[in-house]
Amino acid sequence: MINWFNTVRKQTESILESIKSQEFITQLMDGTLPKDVFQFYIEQDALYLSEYKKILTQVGVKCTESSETQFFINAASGIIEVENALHQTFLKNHTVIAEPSPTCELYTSYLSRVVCNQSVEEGLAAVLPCFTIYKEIGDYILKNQTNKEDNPYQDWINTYGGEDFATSVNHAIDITNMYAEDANDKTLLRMNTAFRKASQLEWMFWDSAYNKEQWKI
Ligand SMILES: Cc1ncc(CO)c(N)n1
Repeated sequence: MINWFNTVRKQTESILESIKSQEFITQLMDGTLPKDVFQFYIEQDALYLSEYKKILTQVGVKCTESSETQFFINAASGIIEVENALHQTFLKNHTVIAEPSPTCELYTSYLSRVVCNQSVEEGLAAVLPCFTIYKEIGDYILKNQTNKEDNPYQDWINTYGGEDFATSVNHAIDITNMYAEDANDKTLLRMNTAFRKASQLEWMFWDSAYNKEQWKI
């Protein structure tokens, strides 16, 4: 039995390591991330998540087993709850009127294109890093931070480092591994590419937030 995720996770290890050393993450962890940068991130993430939940629903529709469809629909509903909770904390009454940044647009458009136009296997591989990278980064921060009592971003950290999120991440991995088991070599290569690209886009999303990326014109 192959474990597709373990293999692709090893192949993309260097991207995960680069994310851990991004300034956004090191400053989020020690609580020194400038408020305006975090605000920019949360606004862009709200825009990202409102597209991502539609994308998850669509990947669920493409799955064969109704339990798989149900999982993705539940994950999409979970996002709505997380969004509301985090945004109540960090956005207060401030409504998001921001336009998606170039990277936010690129990431959501990429995912949407793969899920709509390519195979279910590729779609599953493309949406997976959103689960697995946030889980690994959440756990990494929880494990290494020394300021849990007074980090202004602790609610964010706890959301992604917690057990509830872990259960959902493991389920997404299991479903994708199951599809990979029946996939031919060509499909597996396409799955690897989609996973890698979405991982690169995760790196870019944090980088674009740290630099408060604007449209060039
Ligand atoms: C960009 C991005 N990727 C993944 C997650 C986790 O759901 C998130 N909130 N934002």
